[in-house]
Amino acid sequence: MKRLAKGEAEEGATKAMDSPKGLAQSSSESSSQHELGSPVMPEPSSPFGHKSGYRSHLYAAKASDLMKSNNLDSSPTQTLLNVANSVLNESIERKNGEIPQIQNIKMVEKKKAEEQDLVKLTSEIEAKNHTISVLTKEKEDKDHIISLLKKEKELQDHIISVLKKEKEDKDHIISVLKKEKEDKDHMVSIAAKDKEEKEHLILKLKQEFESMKNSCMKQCQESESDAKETKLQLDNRIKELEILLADSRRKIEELELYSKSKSQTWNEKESTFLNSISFQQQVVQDLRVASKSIKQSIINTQLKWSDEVTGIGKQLKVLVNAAENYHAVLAENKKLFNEVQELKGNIRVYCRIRPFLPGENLKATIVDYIGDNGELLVANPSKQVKDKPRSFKFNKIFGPAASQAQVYLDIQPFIRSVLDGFNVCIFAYGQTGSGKTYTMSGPNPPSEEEWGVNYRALNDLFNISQSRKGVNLYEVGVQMVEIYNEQVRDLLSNEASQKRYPFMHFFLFASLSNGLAVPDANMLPVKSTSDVLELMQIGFANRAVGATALNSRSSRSHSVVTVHVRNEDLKTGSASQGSLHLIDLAGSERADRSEATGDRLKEAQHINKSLSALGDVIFALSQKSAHVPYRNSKLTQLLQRSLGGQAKTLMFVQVNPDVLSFSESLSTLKFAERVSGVELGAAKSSKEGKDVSDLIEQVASLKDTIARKDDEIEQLQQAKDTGNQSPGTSNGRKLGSITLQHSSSFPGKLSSSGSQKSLGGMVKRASRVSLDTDSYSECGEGLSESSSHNSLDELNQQFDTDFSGNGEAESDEKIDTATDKM
Ligand SMILES: Nc1ncnc2c1ncn2[C@@H]1O[C@H](COP(=O)(O)OP(=O)(O)OP(=O)(O)O)[C@@H](O)[C@H]1O
Repeated sequence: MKRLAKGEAEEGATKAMDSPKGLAQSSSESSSQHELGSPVMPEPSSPFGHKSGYRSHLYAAKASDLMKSNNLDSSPTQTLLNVANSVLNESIERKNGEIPQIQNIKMVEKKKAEEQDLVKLTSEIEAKNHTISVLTKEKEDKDHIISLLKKEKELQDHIISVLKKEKEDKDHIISVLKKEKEDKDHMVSIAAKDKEEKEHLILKLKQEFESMKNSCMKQCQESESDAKETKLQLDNRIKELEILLADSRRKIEELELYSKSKSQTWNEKESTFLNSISFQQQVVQDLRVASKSIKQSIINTQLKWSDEVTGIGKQLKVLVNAAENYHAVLAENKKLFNEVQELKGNIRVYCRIRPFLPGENLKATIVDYIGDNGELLVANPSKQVKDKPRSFKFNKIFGPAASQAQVYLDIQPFIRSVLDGFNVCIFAYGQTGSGKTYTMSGPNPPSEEEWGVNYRALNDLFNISQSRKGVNLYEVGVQMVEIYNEQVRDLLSNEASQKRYPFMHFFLFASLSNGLAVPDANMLPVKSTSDVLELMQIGFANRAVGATALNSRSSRSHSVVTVHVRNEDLKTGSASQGSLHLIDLAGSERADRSEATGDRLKEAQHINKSLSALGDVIFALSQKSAHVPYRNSKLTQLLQRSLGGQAKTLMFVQVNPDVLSFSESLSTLKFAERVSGVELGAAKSSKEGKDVSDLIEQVASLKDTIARKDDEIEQLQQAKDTGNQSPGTSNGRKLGSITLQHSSSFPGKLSSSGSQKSLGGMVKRASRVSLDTDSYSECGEGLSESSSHNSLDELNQQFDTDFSGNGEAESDEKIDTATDKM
């Protein structure tokens, strides 16, 4: 072994010397030996370096040491290789330096021997390598076994943990079982206790049972004795009952006998009943026959009656036809009557009864009856002994329920005749608060539904003029004046109306201004209903209004809205002019009832005076007097054309139905009755041919000028008599007082050719209006206290002096008497 190791080392060293590959191999082996943990040896440097000699010596020494120690088997491969190398190097060095050329053959042989040693060494090394690889594999196997063991250990750990858990579960189950056992023990103890109690109870029950048994026995004995007693009693009772049974059997026999006799009687009665039923059936049959005959006779009678009814129906139809004819005839009569009136020129009187206002006594109405044909019955309901109702007849009566539209419908033809050149005058007359303003204008401000005659009339005129646009040319102008304290005032003279209607427009209507009743008042053109509404609002705002005890917003003046319509026929060139006066008179009132004092009293006196003058004129007209006193008041002067001319005049007589106003209402109605009798003569249209109207226009213009001159002279005369005129105001407003046109100068016809002349006249008039401004209060000064009481009553009294009385009572009735005699 020693030798083999020595030989191998030598062989290895030789091999390494022969082939560098062998060296490399041995170096790689040495590195692998490093890895196996062999002692690290200093790596030899190149065998040809300067240190190599020294190292060769070292290795040779080491190799000899190794060989000497005979420990080659246990030396590592690297060491062996190193040793071999060193030996080789040493031998080479030796050979290079010391051995001469001659000894080369020996050296080669030696070298061969060394190579063989090296081969041996190499095979040893391979064998060692093989051993190492086997060992490595073994080690891997061991590692694998170790890992398997580890796994097994883990498995065992897991099994141990599972077993531990199982053990815990078992412990838990054991504890639960223990608890259960405890519980059971407890239950057993309870059951034992219960058992004891029950045993005790059973004992007790047994005792009770014993006692019960004893008592039952006792009771049984008692019951037996009772039963015996009862049995005895029952036996006795049975005996008694048997006796009773025998008795009842006997009685049954008796009853049977009795019932037999009774049934015999019933049978007899039944036969009698059946007899009577058959008799009654007979009677019923007789009755049926009789009813049939009665029915027949009824049917006959019905037929007869229906024949009679149809006969009556026919007669009724005839009557209805007759009635219809009668109504037609009546309407025809009415129409004829109207025509006659138109021909005669009677003033039409329409009576309107105001509805009760809130706060008035609804039951105490003075109106007894309103007929279809204008009949009206009034009576005083407050009198103890009722008078015979006083009857009146007018052209038309509008009851309290009549609407504004219904009222207008009846006067529409009247108003439309203005477009054909007629002059129409509509005035409302009546006591304060009787509804004059409501009828003429409506409430303030009015809704379209409540429009009074003024608005509806103008609206209607516009509508018609629009519909006749291509055929006729219409110009419409409006004047609004009021007569306040006997002064005529222009209601459209203030700034607002002037601004809205500049003077230039006014010239277009110059042709209308001739022959005006109030030529000084502004006449403003209107082209639409909205113009009219605006103007009216201005006018009404300027009107004198004040509160009295009888009406919270009483008109203190007579208002006159005049609508002038000039119509030119576009085909023929003929022209006509119509005018419509819409007059809302101030309310007639008794000074005592209105409780007026101071200014109000003065206003009332003037109102009553002018109404009295109106009465005078009506009276004169009804009497067909030669002289009619138009000039007694501004009102009559203004109405002169309508009352005395060829105008169509209509008066609304307004009545307050309240019993408190009975006397005033009665005198109003009497006055209206008189008015309805006034004949004015047939109304005439102003329609004329063009030439004629031109001439008439010129004449009218001249007459107008003369009349104005007369007026001026008269005014100057008056001014001279009364001294300087003093300015006055009313309700804090300043309005122009203006003069009225004398009636004689009114021509009633105009033509456009006259416009140039009248233009100058108008400008003059306009300046005169400004001169006379604020002079309206003069009239009041001339009135004496006595003359200021010249109310409607006094007017009636005046009539009374001319006509004999009819025996009515004093005071209130005095008025009635006077009016009756008018
Ligand atoms: N037909 C009517 N329907 C409803 N209310 C009416 C009617 N007539 C009058 N009235 C109401 O009665 C009140 C008095 O009416 P209005 O002022 O018209 O009387 P008047 O006769 O003009 O009075 P005055 O002469 O004092 O001015 C008003 O409140 C008015 O609205």
